[in-house]
Formats: sequence, C-alpha cells, structure tokens
Amino acid sequence: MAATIPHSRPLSDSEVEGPALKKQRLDVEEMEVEVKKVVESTTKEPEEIVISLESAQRNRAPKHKKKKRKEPPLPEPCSPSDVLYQEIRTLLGGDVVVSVTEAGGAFQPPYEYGEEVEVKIETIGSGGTGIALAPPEKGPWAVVVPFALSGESVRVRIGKTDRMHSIGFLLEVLTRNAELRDDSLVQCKYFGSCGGCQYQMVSGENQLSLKRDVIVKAYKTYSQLQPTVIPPIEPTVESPLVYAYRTKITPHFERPPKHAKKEDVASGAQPPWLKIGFNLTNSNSTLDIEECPIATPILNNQYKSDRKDIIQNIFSYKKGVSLMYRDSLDTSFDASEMMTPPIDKLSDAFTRHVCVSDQKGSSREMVGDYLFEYNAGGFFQNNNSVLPLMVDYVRDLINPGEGKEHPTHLVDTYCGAGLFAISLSSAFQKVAGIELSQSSIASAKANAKLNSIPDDKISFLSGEASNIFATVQDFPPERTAIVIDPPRKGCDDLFLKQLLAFRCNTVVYVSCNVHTQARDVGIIVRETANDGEGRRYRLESLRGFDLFPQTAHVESVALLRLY
Ligand SMILES: C[S@@+](CC[C@H](N)C(=O)[O-])C[C@H]1O[C@@H](n2cnc3c(N)ncnc32)[C@H](O)[C@@H]1O
Repeated sequence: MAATIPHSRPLSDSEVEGPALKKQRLDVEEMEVEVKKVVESTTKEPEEIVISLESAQRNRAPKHKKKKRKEPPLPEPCSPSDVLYQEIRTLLGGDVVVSVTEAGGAFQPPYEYGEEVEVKIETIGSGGTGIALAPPEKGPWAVVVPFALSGESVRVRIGKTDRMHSIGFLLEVLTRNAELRDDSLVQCKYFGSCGGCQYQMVSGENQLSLKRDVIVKAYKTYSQLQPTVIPPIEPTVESPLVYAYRTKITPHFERPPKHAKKEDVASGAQPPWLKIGFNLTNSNSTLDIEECPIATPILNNQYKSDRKDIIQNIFSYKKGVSLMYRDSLDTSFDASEMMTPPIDKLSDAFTRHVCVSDQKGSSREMVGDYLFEYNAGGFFQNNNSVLPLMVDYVRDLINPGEGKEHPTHLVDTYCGAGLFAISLSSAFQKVAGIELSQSSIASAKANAKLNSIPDDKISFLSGEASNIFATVQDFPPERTAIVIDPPRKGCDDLFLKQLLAFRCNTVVYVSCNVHTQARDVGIIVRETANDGEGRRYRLESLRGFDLFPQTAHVESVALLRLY
C-alpha cells in the first residue's frame, strides 16, 4: 500500500526555476569558509554506462529553440554540489554526461516545472537525498528527491533544475524501502519541509551505516588512492543523544516586507508573512519553526520566548536577523573555583545550564574532565554528548600500543578554543596549538590556565595553520603527533607542503567534510608513497562519528602513520 508523507508540501512561489541550486544556509562559522582552492579534478571514469550515447544526444537536444544561456561553471571540487554531481555522473555514466553537456543539454530538463512524475530511487546521495534516474525515453537525467530512500518508488513534483538533474519534491512514497523507512520514528513536525534533518525516518543503526557509506564513497571518489591502501572503514560511532543534542542553533528571519502593516501584529498573532526559523529544504526561503527537537531543551525554551518578542517588535527590525542560541553551563559561577579541587561535578556549577544568545557572550562546557570557555559566537563543536568519545578515540589512536614509544609532543592545528590540545595534554611533554581566530586563541590560552596546564608545557599561537611548523622546530618529528581539524574547505597547499616537510610520526585528521579530508589524505599518502622506509605515510584507520544525528552529516577521523 502506498504510504503518504504527511509533511510533504506544495511548491512555494519562491521556488522558481533557477540556474543552479543556491547554497544552503550554513552555520555562522561555516560561512567564514569560502572554498578558494582549486584542486585537480578528481573525476573518475564511469562505473557503468546505463544509457546509450545516441539516445543521450537525441533526447537532450533542446526541444524549443531557446536563447542560449551561459551555463554556470562546474561546482567547486568537494563542495556539496560537486559531491552530488559526481554521484549523478556515476549513475548516468561519465561519457553520457560529457556528451549531453557538449550538446548544451546539461541544464535542459526533460520535465516541465511543476509536473508530477513517478520515479524509482537508485541510491541515497551523500547529502542524504534520494537520487532517481529519469526513464530511458526521457534521456539521461536525474531527479534528486529529498526524504526518499534507495529502492523506493515515489511520486514527486518537479522543481528547480541544476546540472543534469531536477529537484523532485516528494508527494508520496508508492513503494517504501521497508528495511530503511519507519515513519513512526519521526519526532519533528517540520520534518519533510525543514532543510535541517534528512534521516528522522531512518533508525539510528541505519543512519550510522549510511554515514559509513558516505566515507567509503568519499575516499573512492576524492582520494585518488588505490583501493588497496584504503583501510576498511570502521563502524560509525553513535552519539549518546540522538535528539536534544544540538548545543547551538541559528534561526533567522527577514524584516517586514513592503506590503506589511503594523495592524498585522496588533492582536499579538503572527502575521503570515513573518517566518522565523530555518531554511526550507532545497530553498533559501525560511520555514517558520517554533521548536527544533534536535536542539537542547534550554535553547528551545529561550527561542520560543524570544519568538513572541520578535513578533511584537518586528517593525523595529530594519534588516533580516540571524539569531544565535548556545547552550552553556551557568557562567555566573566562578570558573577557576569550579576547577579547584575538590571538584564536585554534581554541583550546580557543573549541572545548571543557561542559554547564551549574545554572540560576544561567554559560553562554557565540560568535555571529559576539562572545562572549556569560549566566545558563544565562535567555533565549538555542537554535540557535547559525543565529544568525550571522539576525544578519547583520538587519544587512543595516537597511542601506538604496547612496546612502542608514545609520542612526547603534540601539535593541534586549527585548534579553536583548545579542545584537543588541552584534552590530550596529559599524555605529552609539550603541546602547541594554532588557530586563525584571535578570540578562540585567547580562549584556548585561558582554558589552559583554567585546567591547570603549565605555561611551559602548552602554547597557543594565533595565525594561519601553516605558520605552526616554523614555531615547533624544536619538536622532534619522530616523537610528535599532529591533530588536524580544519574547516570544511580542508587544508591549503601551503599547509600540506609544510606538513610533509615536517614529516611527524603520527597524523590524526578530524573533519566535518569527509570529501576534503579524502582529498588531503590522498595527497599526503600519494606524495610520500615513493619515499624510503619510515618516510611514507600509511592510512591506518578511518572512522565516522555521529556528531549530527538525524542529518546526513558525518565527522570523519583518519589516522596516518609513517612506516
Ligand atoms: C572545525 S573547527 C575545529 C576547532 C577545534 N579543533 C575544535 O574541535 O573545537 C576549525 C577551526 O579552524 C579555524 N581556522 C579556519 N581557517 C584556518 C586557518 N587557515 N588557519 C588556522 N585556523 C583556521 C577556525 O577558526 C575554526 O576554529
């Protein structure tokens, strides 16, 4: 029997056909990250050509003589658009895509905008969307369907066009994937419309497995490594909290539109033109959201109460606003007193939470035995429940095991407020961290003091990550471990060059973008492959951590060692 998706929605006026999907809204820290680096194209040969070239050319020739529009450039390598494009290429066949593109058909959908069609989902893309192929008579084209799962037959309404695909808005699941889909698991009334979560209808166990697949595909597509040198990807580590885990949210709203009247809010009710919340899936429009079940309760309480004020005072806003809510331990307690033994972790200071909504305010949290204080608007990981597991895992990775010498020196690059440098410091004689954000570095220095780590043991430098290598010249490379945790764009050429020149024994690469991680790890392994014994890097392990349950995102941790 056909299952109806309760939260699917009609196309809104703003979802007009555009040249390309606009970038989804990103967290504030991610907005800082603009992918500048152009890397060599990592396009692979197609695995399978499913449609003949002849049919490709026949079907993709524009039906009507339209004025030729300049096509957008290829997506930035490793960006979400590129990852999706590579997945579509793999499904359609590289040669077919080249042929269609040369014939000017890469942005010529075989569907009308708003048309309702049935398609079968071939696979789940790394961004968490189902990818279907148009039937052969339509020619080579994909339909990308958010909230649809592999193997499902679905009815969709065709929306925007992008390179070689249309977005299909899910109207109905005709044949469900009984192994993966369980709609009774969905806990959010906005699921199916909100762009935040992709997998609420999938069990935790299956989400972990989908995320493992993302790592597998990323290394296959972007590392340019032979399969034999990629270790088996280990099972993804589950987050202890899978709802109510997110410690930072950034809802937003626009100023009143021109047609709005003050009377619209006189009764205290929310006018239909005011939307406060997150982006609709595959759209830049805002979906009005009253609460977000993946965020912690304290954030939801504050947000709900603020929404009332915003509605009442909406005419005082002359611009759109991006709000920020951060879950913090109560900062009215003295942090140094908290950390002075005997430490009572059950006291109010360690258990009472507050919501910080001032970007410049101070936020505080415990990770394992360490207390971190940082600028609420700055970077800190957003899922406190799984952080101790990830930090412990990195500590264990660095430990070479019995009978082998443990590294004595640690370098934490892209160190933020000092998470890895401080949490791992007890296992090392000397620790150095580097970070671009001056406020984060100030926090890291203060956090070292707060956690009683002596000045002559730990140092933090503000600047480009690649600058660290000049300052750790006295660190013996053969006894040094380095943690790399860059933003989504990954490491730049200069950093990788300096890393290879330094050639320390152990490298742990932590990343929220497994695609740039795969690219960088590939470079590290390939560049050293022909060097002598003890000078080559081997990729020893790869494992995902579920920092973002219910979404398609995965944090990936790679271990490289010299051999
Ligand atoms: C993913 S965060 C990791 C922070 C920290 N390791 C943690 O887990 O809390 C990446 C950090 O890299 C910093 N960053 C971005 N570009 C950088 C660069 N070129 N050099 C040094 N740090 C940079 C950002 O400010 C951010 O704090």
